[in-house]
Amino acid sequence: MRKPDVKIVLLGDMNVGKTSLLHRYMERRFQDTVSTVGGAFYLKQWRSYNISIWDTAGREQFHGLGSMYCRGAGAIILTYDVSHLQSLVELEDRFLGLTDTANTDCLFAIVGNKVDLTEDGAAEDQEKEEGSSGGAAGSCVSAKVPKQVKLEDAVALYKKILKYKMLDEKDVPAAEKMCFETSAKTGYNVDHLFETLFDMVVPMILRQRAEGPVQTVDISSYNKQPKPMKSGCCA
Ligand SMILES: Nc1nc2c(ncn2[C@@H]2O[C@H](COP(=O)(O)OP(=O)(O)OP(=O)(O)O)[C@@H](O)[C@H]2O)c(=O)[nH]1
Ligand SMILES: [Mg+2]
Repeated sequence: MRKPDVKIVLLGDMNVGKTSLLHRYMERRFQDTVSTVGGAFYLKQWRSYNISIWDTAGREQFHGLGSMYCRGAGAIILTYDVSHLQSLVELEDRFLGLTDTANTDCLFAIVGNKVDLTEDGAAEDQEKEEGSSGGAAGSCVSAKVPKQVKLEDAVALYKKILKYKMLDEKDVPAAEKMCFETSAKTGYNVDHLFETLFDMVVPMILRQRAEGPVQTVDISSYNKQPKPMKSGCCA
């Protein structure tokens, strides 16, 4: 298996559409999903780099696994559902703490999915181009609901994350650049989300390569045997 150069992790409450976003991006379609158990990952080749993208389970019972999945992550996609305010609240209350195991220079993106459900209508146009595969995606026209989370709320959360991580706004990408609204159903903004992040992690990969591999002791190259002591006494 190819060795990943960097790891990106999707986090967020159950049902917000993490698995659907990954399917949409990797398989170019929207299909029925089952609630994720544990986690799963995809390997994406981006230019000459290998990027692993980890999908995690949002269900409470798998919460303990979250920090393990975040270990060494170069970017984390915190996902909520724009039609469900509590899913944004959960990001701060339940998921942010899991990111402590990520790299110190880890990037954070905040993604409001399911914009196609809201009265906003921004996600309509791409549906026909990208196509849906039936099932839950179906061709039926669903009733629109008011948007419960505005982009400004996501921007405010991004700023809270910077505070939590003790990062200075001028040292990290601007909030407006890191908050996205998407629809896994229509494909709206999905490529833009992933490819923006891929472009941003490339310099990280290059930096890691320049710094070289982590220093470890190679015991196989240490072939000089200690001389046996002549006498049995200790100094
Ligand atoms: N309308 C609409 N429905 C979506 C969208 N994304 C996902 N869904 C639906 O939302 C439900 C949950 O999607 P999943 O992708 O399984 O959600 P998840 O975040 O992976 O959930 P867990 O694996 O339980 O953490 C499914 O019924 C999807 O069909 C979207 O962009 N628009
Ligand atoms: Mg899932």
